[in-house]
Amino acid sequence: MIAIENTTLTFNPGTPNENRVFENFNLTVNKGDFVTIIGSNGAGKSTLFNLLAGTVTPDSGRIALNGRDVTKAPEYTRAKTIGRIFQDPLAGTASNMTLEDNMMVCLKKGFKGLRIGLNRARRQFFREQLRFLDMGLEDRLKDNVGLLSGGQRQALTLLMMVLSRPDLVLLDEHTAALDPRNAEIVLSLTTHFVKEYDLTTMMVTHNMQQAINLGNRLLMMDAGEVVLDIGGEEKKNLTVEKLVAMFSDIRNKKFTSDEALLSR
Ligand SMILES: Nc1ncnc2c1ncn2[C@@H]1O[C@H](COP(=O)(O)OP(=O)(O)OP(=O)(O)O)[C@@H](O)[C@H]1O
Repeated sequence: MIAIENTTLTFNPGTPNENRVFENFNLTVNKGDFVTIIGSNGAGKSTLFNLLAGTVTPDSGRIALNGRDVTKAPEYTRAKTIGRIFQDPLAGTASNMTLEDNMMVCLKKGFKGLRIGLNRARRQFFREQLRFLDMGLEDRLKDNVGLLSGGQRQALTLLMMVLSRPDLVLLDEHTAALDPRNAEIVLSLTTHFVKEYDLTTMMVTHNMQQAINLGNRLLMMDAGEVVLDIGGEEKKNLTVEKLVAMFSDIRNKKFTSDEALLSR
């Protein structure tokens, strides 16, 4: 379970640019939840992920992953149990390393410190995993990842993240930079892996329909607050129009996320 308790975060404190993004922020995510997150511009979605990943440290409050207090834990220690995928398809893999070496790095992470080597059986395992992506990558184990397309790289990043068996998956608009066909492929792989490996997942998207269709819980954020938290039957019956109207009712203002409104 993920718990963020009474957390406050201020950027540039004590300067003219002081910006309190979160004030006594609380959020609990249950094991196995697939939470989609939408929100207006500057709502704090990426900063929420940065707090969870340890990229930023809160002024006060507590962050716990599976019962462990990680509030002060540095990013590199949390990275062992958190899988994060960014919008940039080049960010999750090393261009100048082969597919098999990239995959090995993540497999080692999944074995949590045990010494394992790259042998015939592992190569066969990688081939089988890659075959599932249905992109012909199973025959390219020795190719440098820099030779792959953006869609192939993002699919590989996703697969590698799964190999590391993370306790928490953070998807930060991970299909936004892909063309529609590749975005669809990567999304469908995402839903497959989340279900197959029961991954606790949080996904930021600007595509409101996507946020409605995927996952078991939807959060809408605005100005550092969760203004809507919808699950179960209510989520199944949502529409983009209903969401936008609910937001306006609660906040007494128009929903402002240019990308979200354009992607309807
Ligand atoms: N490193 C930083 N230093 C100073 N301010 C920051 C930093 N990171 C984020 N902020 C500020 O925190 C607020 C929330 O930003 P954040 O990027 O989390 O929003 P978001 O919901 O992801 O927005 P968008 O949908 O526009 O990407 C904004 O006011 C932003 O300017």
